[in-house]
Amino acid sequence: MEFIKLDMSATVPFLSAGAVEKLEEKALAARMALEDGTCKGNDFIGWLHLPTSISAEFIAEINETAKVLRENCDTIVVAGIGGSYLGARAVIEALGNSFAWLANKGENPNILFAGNNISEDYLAEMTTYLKGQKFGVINISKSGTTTETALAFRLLKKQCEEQRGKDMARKVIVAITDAKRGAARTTADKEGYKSFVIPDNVGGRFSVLTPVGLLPIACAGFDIAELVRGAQDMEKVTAHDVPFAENIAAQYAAVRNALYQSGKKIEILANYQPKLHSMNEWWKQLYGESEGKGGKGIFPAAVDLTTDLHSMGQWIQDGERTIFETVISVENAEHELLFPHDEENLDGLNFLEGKRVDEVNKMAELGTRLAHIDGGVPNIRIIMPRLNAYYVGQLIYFFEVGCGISGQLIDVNPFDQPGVEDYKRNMFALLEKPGYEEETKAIKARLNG
Ligand SMILES: O=P(O)(O)OC[C@H]1O[C@H](O)[C@H](O)[C@@H](O)[C@@H]1O
Repeated sequence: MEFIKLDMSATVPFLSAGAVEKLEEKALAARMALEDGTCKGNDFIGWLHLPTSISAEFIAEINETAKVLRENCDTIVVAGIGGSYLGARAVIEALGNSFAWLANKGENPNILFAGNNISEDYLAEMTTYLKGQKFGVINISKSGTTTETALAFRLLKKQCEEQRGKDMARKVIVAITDAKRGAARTTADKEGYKSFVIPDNVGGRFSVLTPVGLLPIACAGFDIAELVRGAQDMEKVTAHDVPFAENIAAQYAAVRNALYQSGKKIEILANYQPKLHSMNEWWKQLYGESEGKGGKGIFPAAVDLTTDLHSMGQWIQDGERTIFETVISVENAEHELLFPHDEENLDGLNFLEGKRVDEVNKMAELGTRLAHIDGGVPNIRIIMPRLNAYYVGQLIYFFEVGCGISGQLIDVNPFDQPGVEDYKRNMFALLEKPGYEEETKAIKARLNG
């Protein structure tokens, strides 16, 4: 069994002696507080033992539902936002062929995402596209009341029923929501949709290994059992009784906090595989919503490399020295492509002849790492043997438990997100939502000076 590895050696020159060691005990105590449920936000730590609690029967049930959708749909729209969206997208893109949506030979349905914005153009273009499609919908919302998702679902439900008939719509619409509360639950029960429950004690951003992520991923044709197996194995090697020297989640939490305390306020997650772009986005929510509160928190930023070396590279190399970089480094490519010989050598690239493209990518990665270190950017490496379901499962759980520990080191409740309500309150007041009369009056007075 191989595991993803953590290399923190390139943070050492930037930290005072013993800075990480000083946090070692605290990180292990934080890991223990997750285990015994004494941490802040302890009503939301259901994700901690989630991987090992997933049974083969449960995976079979999800695969069975995915089969119904796959057999009856050429397109599946996943409606959701934040934690009800980012994980599924991250995994589907990480494991998929970059051009599957263009070259689709009908083996797998196309997966589209909606309910993650309120753009009229986006929704209009999507509903127009769907007119020619045999589509189904997975409606995902923990609260069941999120405006962006509810708005998209209302449109999609109506279109699906009109296009495919009520009976078929009932077959190809699935809800993933709270067991009892929220409009998504009420609709699912009334219409008789197949539904899955998001456990109460699992917050949205920690929910990718529940049906929230697993069903869309299975619909896309990927092996969720392997994904879960990876997470299960990572659960074991980041457990509360694994010593610091072997516990990469505790190490990651400790080193990023040591860097934060030394003035590095921004963590840039970097990848050298465009397929990991949405994994960056998932990670940003996980760490941003967990840690950014009470005037504190490492700002999670992300880049795709080498792409962004040609846009953000200058800043990273030479801008304000308040950043550190965490690189997801994939050791082995899934394909083999060699540089061909060119008789004329007009581009001067014959010196690369016969080399794998991945070898050039690796040299770009190493060269960048050294340049950034020289430029004053501490570097953490997360090394993945390859980009497959098993290691993606490991990566997800590693980041989750790292986050649960790290938020405690920053001394916040990592499992709430009170700040997210403020924009919603203003939006509802501006839209004159019933029940918001006082807020509407106040916001209008404010805008009218
Ligand atoms: O799943 P839902 O209840 O629809 O929530 C979707 C998302 O929106 C909220 O505003 C929260 O900030 C997120 O943590 C959550 O993942």
